[in-house]
Amino acid sequence: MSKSDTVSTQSETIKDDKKLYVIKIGGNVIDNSENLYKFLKDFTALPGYKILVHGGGKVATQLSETLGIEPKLVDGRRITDIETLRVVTMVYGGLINKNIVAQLQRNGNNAIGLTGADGDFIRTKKRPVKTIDYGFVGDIDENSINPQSISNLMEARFTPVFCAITHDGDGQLLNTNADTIASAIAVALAKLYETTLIYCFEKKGVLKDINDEHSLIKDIDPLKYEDLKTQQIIHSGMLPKLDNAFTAISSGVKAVIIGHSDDLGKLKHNQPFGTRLSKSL
Ligand SMILES: Nc1ncnc2c1ncn2[C@@H]1O[C@H](COP(=O)(O)OP(=O)(O)O)[C@@H](O)[C@H]1O
Ligand SMILES: CC(=O)N[C@@H](CCC(=O)OP(=O)(O)O)C(=O)O
Repeated sequence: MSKSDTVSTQSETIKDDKKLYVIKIGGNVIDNSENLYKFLKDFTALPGYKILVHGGGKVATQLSETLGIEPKLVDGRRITDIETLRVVTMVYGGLINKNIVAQLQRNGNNAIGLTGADGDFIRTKKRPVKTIDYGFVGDIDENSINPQSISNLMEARFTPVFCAITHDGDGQLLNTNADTIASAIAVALAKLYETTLIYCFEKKGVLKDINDEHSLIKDIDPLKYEDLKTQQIIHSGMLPKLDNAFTAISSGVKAVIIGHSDDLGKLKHNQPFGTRLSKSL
């Protein structure tokens, strides 16, 4: 396709030179400074528009324990009482976000660190209490993200770095899973950019045997996903990650990859890595 060609999705028209990478970095990479700095260098070297999303669940759990606040997680989601909300705001919005931004600035990448409250970029709704009260946890819906405002920031040559803190528009900060934020940002921005979503973590991708890095599953479609779940090859944190990934691929995002943070550099050289999702094989 030539530079002037366009592809149409939904009601918008996307120029093919508007490629965007939305990249989420996992908690175990954030916790390892060597891996994190390598990843941030490779992230800086990637051409095109980029958005980085991070959580830092592992660091939040460690700090909670140090402060004598018992961490509670249900199906990978943190029960966020008022004390825990203070911890995650400090850890995600402060310590981790500002450290990542400073490293990116050192690399020559003009990063700007954000919670969802900054610029009203991500507005969520406090999760209703059903069988479990998750506390100050915010759920994203189809109106949570305004793609144009995030686009304006990128067109001004800033690289947005979002942490896992959002707000309800009524003065309340909320804790939102970072995998879900990455997927929702990718879906919203797919209206304006040809968008690829990449989940980087500490393994080669989705593995047949979690202890064998050579057992990479290169492609997964919804049918194979069901099969892998039944066989319990996929479990714990990988389940919500894949659910978010499939939501993205079926909502206008061009490609979704789940892979090792050390392999991000391969993207620049068009070398395949990790597990690639498809709507159907
Ligand atoms: N089949 C699988 N392949 C790879 N990882 C898996 C698999 N099944 C479960 N996992 C687990 O999922 C985890 C990734 O999910 P999570 O911890 O939520 O990611 P992140 O670090 O990005 O926040 C891995 O560390 C691994 O323990
Ligand atoms: C509501 C909820 O569970 N929020 C997550 C946000 C951080 C996150 O997603 O961090 P990782 O990417 O490191 O897992 C939490 O506090 O653990």
